[in-house]
Amino acid sequence: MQINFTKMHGIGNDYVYVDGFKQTLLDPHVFSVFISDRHFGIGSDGLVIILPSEIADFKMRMFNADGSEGKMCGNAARCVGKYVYETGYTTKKQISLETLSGIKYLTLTVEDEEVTSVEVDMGKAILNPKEIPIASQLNFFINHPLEIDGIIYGVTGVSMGNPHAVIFCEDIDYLELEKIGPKFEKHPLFPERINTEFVQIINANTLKMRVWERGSGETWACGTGACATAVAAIVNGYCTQGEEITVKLRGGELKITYKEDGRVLMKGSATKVFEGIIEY
Ligand SMILES: N[C@@H](CCC[C@H](N)C(=O)O)C(=O)O
Repeated sequence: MQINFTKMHGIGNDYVYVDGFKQTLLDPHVFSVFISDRHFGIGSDGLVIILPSEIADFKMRMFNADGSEGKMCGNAARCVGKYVYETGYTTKKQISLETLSGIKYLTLTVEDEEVTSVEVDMGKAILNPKEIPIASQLNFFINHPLEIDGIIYGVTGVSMGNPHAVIFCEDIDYLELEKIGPKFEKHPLFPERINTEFVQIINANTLKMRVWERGSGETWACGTGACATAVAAIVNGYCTQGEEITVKLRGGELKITYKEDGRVLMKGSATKVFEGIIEY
């Protein structure tokens, strides 16, 4: 069987996009593992399928590189906005997108018919451990100590539709994420595993972040992770709610605003790399 695909990335967080209007993938979990392999597949952080929706303009399903399905992906949401506009599926610059964590609203910036950036209304951040989920009876999980390999980390739990553990560190460049990331991801405190962000404060409006993603390992960016990071920085008193925060990731920058009403806005680029056909 031949599958047509488009390779896209949001500041280096790269996925293989399959147009679900034209093709049906019977086993997307298995297909995601196959195409994500950087030696034997296409090479990506996972798979995104763009689909029709009965309750929004479009629907997105996303799968991590290990085949697990993610409920939300910020970088993929921006790329889907670019894809549906530039393929002519819509002429709208405000698009609703169904995800497993609810409907998200995209606003496209278009120059010469090319989508140059996308703002996503990511909905409300969730700080209640039970909803994240974190196995804790606390009402909030803010800078809570967690020992991994003899080191105490201060963990702030945030859900952006998917679970995040945010940790503020002095210097993130030296961290060996491939060693410590899996220990957070699989810790019994996090019954659905967790995405972990390691964050350095640059100043009150700028944060630097690396991420170990549940199901994909270290990626060059994570949109939901950048949103969770901005929220965590605010609840820990490093930044101010309502102000725009620049989150610098390995693959580029995102602009995040945690609004007074609890919604989080994320703005950044979306890039198409190439199209192809793969035998499967
Ligand atoms: N890279 C994504 C998040 C992808 C899903 C995540 N690994 C999960 O399983 O929750 C983003 O840009 O938000």
